Amino acid sequence: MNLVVVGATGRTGSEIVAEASGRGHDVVGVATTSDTVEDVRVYPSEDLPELLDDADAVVDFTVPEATREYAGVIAEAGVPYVVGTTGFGEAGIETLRAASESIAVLKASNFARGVQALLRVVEAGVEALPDYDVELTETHHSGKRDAPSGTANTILDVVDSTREAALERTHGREGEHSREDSEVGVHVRRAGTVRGEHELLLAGNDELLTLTHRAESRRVFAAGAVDAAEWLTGQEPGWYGFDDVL
Ligand SMILES: NC(=O)C1=CN([C@@H]2O[C@H](COP(=O)(O)OP(=O)(O)OC[C@H]3O[C@@H](n4cnc5c(N)ncnc54)[C@H](OP(=O)(O)O)[C@@H]3O)[C@@H](O)[C@H]2O)C=CC1
Ligand SMILES: O=C(O)C1=N[C@H](C(=O)O)C[C@H](O)C1
Repeated sequence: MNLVVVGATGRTGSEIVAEASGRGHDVVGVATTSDTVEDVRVYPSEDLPELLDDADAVVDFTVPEATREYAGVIAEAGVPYVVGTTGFGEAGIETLRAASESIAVLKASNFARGVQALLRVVEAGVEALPDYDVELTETHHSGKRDAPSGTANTILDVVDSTREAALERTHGREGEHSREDSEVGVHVRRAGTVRGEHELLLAGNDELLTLTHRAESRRVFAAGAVDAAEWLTGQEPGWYGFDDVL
């Protein structure tokens, strides 16, 4: 497969370049400026339209502004598009949804297989404990831009859809702030080089249940993203998630 990795010089993109090259794919990278990663050539972003001529899939781990900028040109070129970037507002999601009318778009906030399993366990736990308090804590490296993480928002969406009523997301607490039954506390930590930890706490009836996923290296995201790209090349235009691949 000819694969274009946008964000190839980044923390995660560089792991994706290594993973895809290791599997024997022909990889080119794109970043804001030209570079080399793992002996793979990285082109400046203005070269993207030309690189798409020969591409079988694009994998994007950048920033929401870049994804929004490139989605149109990737859709025009008709190339399947795997999006790992997080932190989109509504307009960003709309741009990707529009692209999915003409190409296959697979967007996931977390390409670790364990997180897909966690989402199923969260659904089961919240369903089994309908009156318990719910609090979410996520921890990431100090370089992360968006908060809460994309995965945290996905977990909270699963909690909301399982409870059939959206809980009010309370971001940290300060001063006089007693807990309401209608809220879910969301706690964000940024420190060091933490690859990504998510913990959902369910508490009530004199007991605690904690559901935790911990990524130990970025290789887990890279493997999932390349699995997704390999799977997406055979798909019809539309909107897909990582659970479709597994
Ligand atoms: N879904 C998942 O499983 C995961 C998602 N992520 C998400 O991936 C994203 C990237 O994270 P991370 O790797 O830590 O970020 P980094 O800051 O390490 O890397 C960002 C990359 O994007 C490139 N980039 C930035 N702006 C542009 C642009 N306008 N055009 C082209 N390239 C651009 C940078 O290139 P340059 O340096 O040249 O500017 C760099 O290569 C985040 O949104 C993060 O949340 C991260 C891990 C797992
Ligand atoms: O920025 C990161 O590093 C990560 N971002 C994703 C997110 O926002 O959920 C996935 C993973 O936790 C690592």
